[in-house]
Amino acid sequence: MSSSDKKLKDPIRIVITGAAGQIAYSLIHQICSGDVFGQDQPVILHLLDITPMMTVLQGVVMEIEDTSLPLVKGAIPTDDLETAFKNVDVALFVGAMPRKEGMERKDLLSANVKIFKSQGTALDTYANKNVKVLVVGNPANTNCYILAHYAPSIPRENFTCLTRLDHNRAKGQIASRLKVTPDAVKNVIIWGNHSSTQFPDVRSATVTIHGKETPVYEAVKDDNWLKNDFVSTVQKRGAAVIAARKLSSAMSAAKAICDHMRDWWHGTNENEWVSMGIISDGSYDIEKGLVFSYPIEIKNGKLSIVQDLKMDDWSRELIDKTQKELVEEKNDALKATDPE
Ligand SMILES: NC(=O)C1=CN([C@@H]2O[C@H](COP(=O)(O)OP(=O)(O)OC[C@H]3O[C@@H](n4cnc5c(N)ncnc54)[C@H](O)[C@@H]3O)[C@@H](O)[C@H]2O)C=CC1
Ligand SMILES: O=C(O)CCC(=O)C(=O)O
Repeated sequence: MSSSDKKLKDPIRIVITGAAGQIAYSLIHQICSGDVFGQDQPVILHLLDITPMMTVLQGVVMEIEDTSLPLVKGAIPTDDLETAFKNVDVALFVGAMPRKEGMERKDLLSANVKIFKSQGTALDTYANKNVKVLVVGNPANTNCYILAHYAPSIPRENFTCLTRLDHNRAKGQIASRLKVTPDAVKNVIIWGNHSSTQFPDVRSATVTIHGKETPVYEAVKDDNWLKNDFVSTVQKRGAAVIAARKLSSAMSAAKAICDHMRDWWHGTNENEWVSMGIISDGSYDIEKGLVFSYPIEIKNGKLSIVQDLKMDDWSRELIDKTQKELVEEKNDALKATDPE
């Protein structure tokens, strides 16, 4: 035991599925460095992948050891669901088949929802009941729906899916248009599905230029760009990365996972919100139970949907479109996991 251990909290157990994949390779170091859960928070990693990837995973574990990071109190590579989910406090569901060029994310549905059915059952059986869950593997919202469906003993508010990458992309596009850094832009919203029907909304967003906070619409002064090119660029950014890299986003996805979990763990800034897919409580006339991305504020680990934001006909239409896609995906996924 090193002398600095005295100041540390008890370790938390974090499962990362798809741990031999490309997102995990960018993610693991950020988690181990204390950048997400805090410099006083040791971690024990449960690293799950499929049996043919066990040799690769052994290599990842060697590298974790070689980073020599003091917060790492263990790294357990496994292809066994009980070992993976036993007593975990945080579950990052990254493992799934990624799409190739020309596919939509929902084309992955039948292959990937089966994974989430069996992992949901294992989460329900073995994880801590207060486990914080983030689903990344695509189609992320619907995989999260299936996971929650098969893990009924875990509170509904503990299930989330990743739309923070889209949120960060929206900030990045506005920042680059206004020649500021992305941290100057706040309160963008991603509504709905992590798919090309998502609605990146900057009607309530602001930008700080030379110390003055201004609504994004006033600063950009180009409603046509904000309602058209900006929206479609963010909606299609994942596909653009695949077309260029021949692989899907990984570095930016890992960063977004860290942002999502850091904010959940430590809270959001006053008067600031982030985008997260959560199980809908019916807010903004979204079907209750659907995993839908909303503007979220976080205090003491509790997620709350930002209420009473104005809707106009244009935004309502986009929100209804992404909701419709999610209802269809949910119905297809339920059929694929339980054909009876
Ligand atoms: N929500 C989001 O914003 C984003 C989601 N993604 C999605 O994340 C997922 C992972 O992406 P990458 O790491 O790039 O893919 P990858 O193919 O590099 O890694 C996926 C890993 O998951 C493993 N895996 C497959 N089935 C598994 C199972 N049943 N149990 C455990 N592990 C399993 C694979 O063996 C592989 O090691 C993909 O579905 C991708 O589409 C990617 C970027 C952003
Ligand atoms: O687009 C994909 O299917 C994989 C990566 C992803 O979800 C994204 O980059 O947003």
